[in-house]
Amino acid sequence: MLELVGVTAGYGRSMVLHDVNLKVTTGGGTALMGHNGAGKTTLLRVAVGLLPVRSGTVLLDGEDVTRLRPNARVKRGLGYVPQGQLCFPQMTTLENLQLVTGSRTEIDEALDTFPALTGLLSRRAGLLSGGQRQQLAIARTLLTKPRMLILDEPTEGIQPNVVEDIEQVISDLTRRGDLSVLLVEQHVGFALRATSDYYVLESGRVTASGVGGVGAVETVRDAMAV
Ligand SMILES: Nc1ncnc2c1ncn2[C@@H]1O[C@H](COP(=O)(O)OP(=O)(O)OP(=O)(O)O)[C@@H](O)[C@H]1O
Repeated sequence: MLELVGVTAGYGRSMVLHDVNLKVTTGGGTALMGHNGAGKTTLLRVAVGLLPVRSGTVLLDGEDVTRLRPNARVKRGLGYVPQGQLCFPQMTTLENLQLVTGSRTEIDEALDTFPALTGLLSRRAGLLSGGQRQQLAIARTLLTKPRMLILDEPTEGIQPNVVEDIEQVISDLTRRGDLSVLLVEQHVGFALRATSDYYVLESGRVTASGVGGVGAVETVRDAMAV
């Protein structure tokens, strides 16, 4: 479980997040939505430990991790997939996965969730499509066995015809009982289908939150239109 309590944070003297409260529990997944520049990535950077808070607290499974570095948070079960389908382009798909574990059994287990990658293990990651690279980035993070997974706009820059593959992967992940998922996503319909509750962030403040599902699409769109 991840919890932000009264978090204010930003860059230099300019604060981007203002007194943000957010809770991500196991089961169902939580979507974080908001316009460009609302502060979503900044919030994730605070959660991961890449950006210090000005005030407030970050809790991971009830433990105060506010002052812990990112690697210490990873050791406590935090997994982060940043924007941009990051991987090592000169290395093969398999080599990218082997950066996390040498166990072929673990890699094969992880690939169960990503059938699109199984036939591409010897292909250089730089030659994969954006959608395949995104799946590789998620698979690699899952190999660290996180209990809390944070995904920053996983469908951004993905060709529309393969967005569905990514959506399927994420929907499967949010339905796993052993994983909490925080999903930052611009596609409101998909984000609400894939998760069970949501937050809307505007100008660094939570302006709406609640139980998600497709029934919440209009509420979220209204909240984002303000
Ligand atoms: N490294 C930085 N230094 C200074 N300001 C920054 C930095 N990164 C982001 N910002 C500013 O913080 C604000 C929030 O940016 P952030 O990237 O968190 O928003 P976002 O909701 O993730 O937007 P997007 O959907 O475009 O990724 C913006 O005004 C942005 O210009």
